[in-house]
Amino acid sequence: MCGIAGIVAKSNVNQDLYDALTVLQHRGQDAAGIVTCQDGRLNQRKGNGLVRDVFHTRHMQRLQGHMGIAHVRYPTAGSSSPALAQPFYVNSPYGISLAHNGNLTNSAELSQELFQSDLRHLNTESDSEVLLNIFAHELQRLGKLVPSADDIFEAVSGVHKRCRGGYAVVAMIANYGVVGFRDPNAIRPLVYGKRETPAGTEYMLASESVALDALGYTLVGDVAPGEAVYITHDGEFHIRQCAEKVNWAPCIFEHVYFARPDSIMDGISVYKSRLRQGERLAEKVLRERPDHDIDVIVPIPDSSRIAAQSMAAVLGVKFREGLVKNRYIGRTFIMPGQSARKKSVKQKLNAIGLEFKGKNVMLVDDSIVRGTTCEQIIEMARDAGARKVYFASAAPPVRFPNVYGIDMPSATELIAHGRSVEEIRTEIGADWLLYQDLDDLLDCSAEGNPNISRFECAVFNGDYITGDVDQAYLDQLEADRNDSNQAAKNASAGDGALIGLHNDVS
Ligand SMILES: O=P(O)(O)OC[C@H]1O[C@H](OP(=O)(O)OP(=O)(O)O)[C@H](O)[C@@H]1O
Ligand SMILES: NC(=O)CC[C@H](N)C(=O)O
Ligand SMILES: [Mg+2]
Repeated sequence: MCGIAGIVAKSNVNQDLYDALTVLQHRGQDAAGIVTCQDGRLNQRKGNGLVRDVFHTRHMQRLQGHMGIAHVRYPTAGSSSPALAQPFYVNSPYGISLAHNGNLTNSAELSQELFQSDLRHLNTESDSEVLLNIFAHELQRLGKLVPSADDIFEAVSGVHKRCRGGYAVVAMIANYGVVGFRDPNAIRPLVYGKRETPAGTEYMLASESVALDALGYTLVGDVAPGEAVYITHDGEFHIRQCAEKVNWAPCIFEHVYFARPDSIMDGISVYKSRLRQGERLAEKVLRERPDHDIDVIVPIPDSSRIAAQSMAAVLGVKFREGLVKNRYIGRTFIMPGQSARKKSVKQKLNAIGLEFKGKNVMLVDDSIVRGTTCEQIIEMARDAGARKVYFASAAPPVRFPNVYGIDMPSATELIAHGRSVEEIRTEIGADWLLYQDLDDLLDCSAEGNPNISRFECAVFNGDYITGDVDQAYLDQLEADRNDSNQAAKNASAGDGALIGLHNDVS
């Protein structure tokens, strides 16, 4: 998952974009980038690392301009090389930079088309660079010296006709404005808001509403599936539906893990979804073991805290923060490579012995994906003297790869793939393993917005909503992006010496 933001304001946007990225940091820890536009010139800074490490004062001072876009990256295509950090830039037509959250499922075919028919050069293996070039080509085809809002929307329609997969995008057209759009299934999130100033109205697009809140923007709404928003550099606001067929089916995993709980996505409060997830888990406990002997419920920080609290409240069982999180360690799941993920669980979490000693402990996590976290935490709970260690997951078993922007490319790396719940329980060493049912999970989110009746949930049921994902695609994805392959790619990507074009590395 990546985080994106775009602002058209009445004064410099550098600090606001930086602040937006820090609020979206949980969506990507690998690389960060900002591009601003000042008098037709684009200023850019991007590189590997956390937001606070990529941008120093000297970079911020150079990022002048009243409009700009920004990105934090969690790779799902190519390597972690700084050359794949976003935003990407292409000079023709007009000078366009683009930041993308999601993953294209037809990126290989599009790369061929771009080379053979559109006569465009791709410099990396990034699907986002493909997306940028498709958008640029569709805009160039119109042959306008000065693009109108109609032209920009027509180019977005062209993108929808050619691209498949998940994409939430912000793009900036030098001199003209910022455009934001979402794929026809609205798999990846994108909201927009505004802020009134004495100089006029300012607009902002972001992956999550929490970024708008932090900057004092008022949430206006979600960009609808297939819809595009275009804000000209002088603050004219345009919005239009650009896809022929749409279906509002956002990714359910945002509500389970990715999004911050204080975000409202597609009209649904992530916080309330997680509260409901905990309630449903409690109901399942009561159905499966009405005479359960749980002494204490302990969340695995951070993402499971809310569900664990409501679960404990419904069960009338003590809720205790028995695991303390090191606040300086980021998210484990989105780290590249299994050895880094494994190491970070122990650096990140430590048990408070007295909450475990002699007790039957129910550990709660939002999800179990590779099993990295739960295996180590169960062991930690036993070492701390727990009598019995039970485990509940607020999401159902993750059995299928994700192809829309979450880096779960390899079925065989998923602990639940091809295993029954009982086999998983044995594998992770729990005395009892409880998974949320998929219908319950979906209800927890649907309750927040009755207009959304479908969610993208292929990781749980293998039903890929774009209809173009077959076994051959999944086999290729697994071959390209399994952990050992990625490690090799990242090793050969270099430490920053191999840098993309247009990158200010000083
Ligand atoms: O089964 P796994 O492969 O370990 O993946 C699942 C775990 O990873 C995530 O935590 P993470 O540390 O990334 O983030 P968090 O602090 O937001 O919980 C998630 O919340 C689970 O704890
Ligand atoms: N997680 C994402 O949204 C990734 C965006 C893009 N596919 C990349 O790898 O950079
Ligand atoms: Mg976690």
